[in-house]
Parts: sequence; C-alpha cells; structure tokens
Amino acid sequence: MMNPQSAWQAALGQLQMEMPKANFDTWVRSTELINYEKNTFTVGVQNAYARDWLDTRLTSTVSRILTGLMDSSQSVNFVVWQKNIEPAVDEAVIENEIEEEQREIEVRTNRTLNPRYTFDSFVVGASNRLAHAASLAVAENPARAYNPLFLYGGVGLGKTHMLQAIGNSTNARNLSVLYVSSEDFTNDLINAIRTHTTNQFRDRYRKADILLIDDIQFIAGKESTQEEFFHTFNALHGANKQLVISSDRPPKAMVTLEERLRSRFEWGLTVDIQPPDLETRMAILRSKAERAGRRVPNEIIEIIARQIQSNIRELEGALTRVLAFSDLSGMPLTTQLVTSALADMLPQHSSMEPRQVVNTVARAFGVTTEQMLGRDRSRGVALPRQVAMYLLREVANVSLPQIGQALGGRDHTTVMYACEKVADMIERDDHFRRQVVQLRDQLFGRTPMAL
Ligand SMILES: Nc1ncnc2c1ncn2[C@@H]1O[C@H](COP(=O)(O)OP(=O)(O)OP(=O)(O)O)[C@@H](O)[C@H]1O
Repeated sequence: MMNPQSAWQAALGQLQMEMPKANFDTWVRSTELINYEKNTFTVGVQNAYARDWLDTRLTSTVSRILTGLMDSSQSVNFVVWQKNIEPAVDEAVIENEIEEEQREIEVRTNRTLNPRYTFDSFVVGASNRLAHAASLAVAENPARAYNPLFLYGGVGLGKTHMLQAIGNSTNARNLSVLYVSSEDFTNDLINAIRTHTTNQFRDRYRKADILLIDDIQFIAGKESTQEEFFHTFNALHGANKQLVISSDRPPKAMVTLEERLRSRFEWGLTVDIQPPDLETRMAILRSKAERAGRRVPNEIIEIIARQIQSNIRELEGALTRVLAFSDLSGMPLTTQLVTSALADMLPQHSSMEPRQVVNTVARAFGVTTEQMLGRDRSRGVALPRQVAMYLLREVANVSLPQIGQALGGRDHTTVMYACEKVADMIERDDHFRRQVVQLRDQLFGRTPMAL
C-alpha cells in the first residue's frame, strides 16, 4: 500500500494526464494534502470558489483514483486553506520552481529499485511486446542497443515496471543504476541550488552507468530543470552511458518541451506501450493470483479482465479487491461476488453515444461525419474533430482510448492534445467558447461545468 502523501502525488499525476491542462493548472495544481485520517484525504485549496468547483466536479473521480492506489475505499474532502506561498503560474524562473516544489521536497516516491518489478514478473502480449524486447536488449547491452530508449504509454501500463526491470537486471551485474522520477530530479536540483551543492548533484547523476528517468512529462514547462537535464543527458550520452526515459506521451506531443531535448529523446528508439488486449489482461491476472498463492477460477479472471480495460494498476486493484471481498465476507468467488465487489470501480459513463456527439458537432461546423473520422488534418476539419473529443472527454467522461476509437482510430495522445488545445482556445476566444457551450447545452443539457 502507498503512503497517503505518495498516493496524493500519484493521483495528481493521473489528474494531470486526464484533465485539460488549463483546468488542471487553475484548480488542481496548487492543492495540497493537509491531512489523512480514517481513509479520508483532506485536501487544501486556495479559496471557496476552487473548493466548490472541485467538490462538484472531481470528488468521485479523485476518490476512485485514491481507492485504486490505496487498495481500499477512500474519500476526499476539499477545504479552504491559506498557504503562505503563491501558486506558481509562471514556472519559467527558478525562484518560482523553488516555491512550487518546496513542499514536495520531503516526498520521495519510488527512489530506489523495487525487487517486485522484474522482466520475469512482466507479462508480454501484443500491446507491450516491442517495449519489452527493447528494454531487454538495453538491459543486456547498455549503451549499445538503443540510447536513449524512450518508452511511452497511458497511465498504469507498465512503464515504471519496465524501467525498474532494466534497473534490477543491470544492478545485479554491478552496474551503477540510478532510478528517479523527473520530479525527484527537479527536487534534487532545487535542493542542490538552495544548499549550494550543485557539484555534488552533478556528480551523483553523471556517475551513473544507467540513468532511468520516469515520467519525464513533468519537466515540460520547467525551464531550468530542462536546462540541467539537457546537460546531464549530454554528459551521460557522451560518456557512453545508458539513458532510459518514460513518459505518458511521445516526445513530439510534449508541447512545452524544448526542441533540443525533444530531438535528443528521439535519437535512440521510441516505443509505445498500448493498453493490453483481453488475453493479456487475463494472463496478468493469472500471474498475479499465482504470485499471491491464490486459486482463482478462469471464469472469474475473465469477468474482471472484461471489466477493467485500460489500466493494469486498476486491473490489479480489482483482483485484490475481489479477493479481499471474498476473504472478509467468507463467501466463495462467484460471479455475483465479483459484480458487487467491483460495482463502484466502474468508470462513470454518460449514456450519450459518442456517435451522436460526433454527428452533432460535425453538423454545427458544416462538415460530414466521414470527414470527422477521416485523415484530413486541415483546420476546418481538425477543429470540429478536436471539439468532439473535448466534449466527449470533459462532459461525457469517456476514456481517452475510447474517444480515439470513436474518432476514426486515433491515438490517446492525440485526444489528450486535442482536449488541451480546445480548453486553451476556450479561455482565449470568446466566440469559440460560446460555440462550444452551445454545443454542450444542445447535447447534454445544462451542466455545472465551468466553461
Ligand atoms: N505486462 C505486465 N505484466 C505484469 N504486470 C504489469 C504489466 N504491466 C503493468 N503491470 C503492473 O501494473 C502496475 C502499474 O504499472 P506501472 O506502475 O509500471 O505503470 P506506469 O505505466 O508506470 O504508470 P504511470 O503512468 O502511473 O506512471 C504495476 O504494479 C505493474 O507491475
């Protein structure tokens, strides 16, 4: 089980990925975990307006995420909380980064290698075969196979597991391995600057034979961190040391990443990890049950695997939950038990068919549904497509992969980018905003969404 502070940080990471950037920055970024008691996270926010917004829109999502992370039912409570630091909006200068990250310095998540994450415990399927093969090649031949190796994919699909497997395997061969999240890197840097120990900082990072950096997307927009990382990258790469980087999106979709870093990330091999298919999900559940020394009927494995489709962490959480339910109630593992154990883990979906949203938006913008689903990327077609993605995500709460599917088989990172872009335009362009609000009302009726 995670400690509450790490769980909260992880939940923030997930929200950052799932929400439009503007909303995340406005409402979520500067929140703070101020207390944890009796399975309740008390989260401080800047003012009553923010509290109300978060209350209506995010309570159930956040509780669900935290429940998944903590492996037991959790609730969240937003309260107004005066911080003595201003939320950093412009992170361009190091002073702001110091303020922004100060509170996180004590939070060290996942600093070391976790022996649980090995190549052996990783189930290979079509969705992750390439990532697995590339990681294995890198572990066997550091700095010879692919350098850097850049792995990307959605939340909970095994990126950390792969990085750590490389770490565990090379560590066992006495190579010096350093595993950090990009937030750890940022925090270390800030700490070093404050305590005038940047030389030690550089030594520490540059003497690694293998540097594994997890969740690099969080350095986007942080200029001084990017600058330092650029030099770390060059020093290691130049000395023939291996770099492995993970991210929730490919380098080209990292909007505020400096070009020189982006191009370096693409020097080696870039591989994605896709959501696992049903068979792989079942294999993962079987392997996890075996490891836990439990016998779980195939039928039960299949129900769980059908229900949780796009996040392996949730998939594992679901199995844990089903087993706990059975242990605590003394009831055998039946389909009914699974259904009730997983009832509140189901994602919330509106009854709205994605097709209907696509058709309505197409009509409003004077394009055809075929154009919306097609490959044409000219602005007249791309914009309505992005608006449809945005409405499906923001109002109908449909998952990123499902939206990609509904719009002609697009990647989840494309959908993520579209949502960020539309959210951004809504803030800048009044006319556009009215257009989107009108569509929203037409499709969903009036909702409490802050547009
Ligand atoms: N192919 C797999 N076989 C077995 N377990 C897996 C596999 N992929 C992921 N897992 C497990 O799923 C959980 C989530 O994986 P992991 O933390 O590596 O995801 P991630 O992609 O790094 O997520 P995030 O985006 O949140 O950082 C871990 O417990 C991991 O062991």
